[in-house]
Amino acid sequence: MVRSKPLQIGVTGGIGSGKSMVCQLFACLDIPVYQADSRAKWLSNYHVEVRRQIVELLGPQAYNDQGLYDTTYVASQVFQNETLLKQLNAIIHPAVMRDTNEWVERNATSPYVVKEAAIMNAAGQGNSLDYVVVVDAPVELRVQRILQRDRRTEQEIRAIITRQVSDESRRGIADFVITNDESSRLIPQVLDLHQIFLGKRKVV
Ligand SMILES: CC(C)(COP(=O)(O)OP(=O)(O)OC[C@H]1O[C@@H](n2cnc3c(N)ncnc32)[C@H](O)[C@@H]1O)[C@@H](O)C(=O)NCCC(=O)NCCS
Ligand SMILES: Nc1ncnc2c1ncn2[C@@H]1O[C@H](COP(=O)(O)OP(=O)(O)OP(=O)(O)O)[C@@H](O)[C@H]1O
Repeated sequence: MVRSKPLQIGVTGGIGSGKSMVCQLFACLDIPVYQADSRAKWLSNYHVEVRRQIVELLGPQAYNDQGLYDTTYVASQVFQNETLLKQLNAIIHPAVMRDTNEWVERNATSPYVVKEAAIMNAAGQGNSLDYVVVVDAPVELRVQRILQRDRRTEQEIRAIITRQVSDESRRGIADFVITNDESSRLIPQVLDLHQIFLGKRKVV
């Protein structure tokens, strides 16, 4: 049976690069967007096995008095410690991958779907992505954006940047790059990619 499947596009970028903003633009074009960061938090709260393993790794303090995932506490632990972050990733990522696959199935009629995530491999390398879009912005601008958006100190922001892959390696996995430096216009770049992805709809 010939069945159409949506093309799967990954959108990634460093902290403050603007990947959520880019994804909001795709969403405005009626494209379903999977936000891995927020789904990962949902799974940390409600996926029993994920939750059990997080408590085993980080202790009961990983959940607050209301029983909810304490992101401030967990961030204070893992963004200072490469090993702990890798162990947390190893717990959460397989669950996110399964959740992503189910979500793609539920959106099978869309011409393409977008997955936004902080961590990503090149398309087809351990994932079912067809293309990867990297959102790029100068690091100092990203720090300023996050200082304005979040209640994080500059030191905390730089610790996160240190834990993330370098901008150079991230560009190395890009099939397309969006420059979000506030000099290059953002919307036309997204509209161009939208046309490209509509033209690449796949049949499997
Ligand atoms: C560590 C946690 C609790 C911090 O939550 P908090 O709300 O304070 O920060 P937020 O999620 O906005 O992350 C801050 C920045 O770090 C990035 N980030 C999040 N997780 C990771 C990670 N594992 N590796 C590198 N960068 C990450 C985010 O994209 C963002 O740029 C949370 O990010 C988490 O549980 N991360 C592990 C899950 C994960 O890997 N998510 C990424 C995609 S699956
Ligand atoms: N082109 C832009 N012009 C003005 N503000 C921008 C632009 N792009 C992003 N921002 C702002 O910068 C901040 C970071 O953007 P956004 O949340 O999209 O980044 P992100 O890559 O998803 O960050 P994180 O990895 O932390 O989730 C937000 O407050 C957003 O409104």
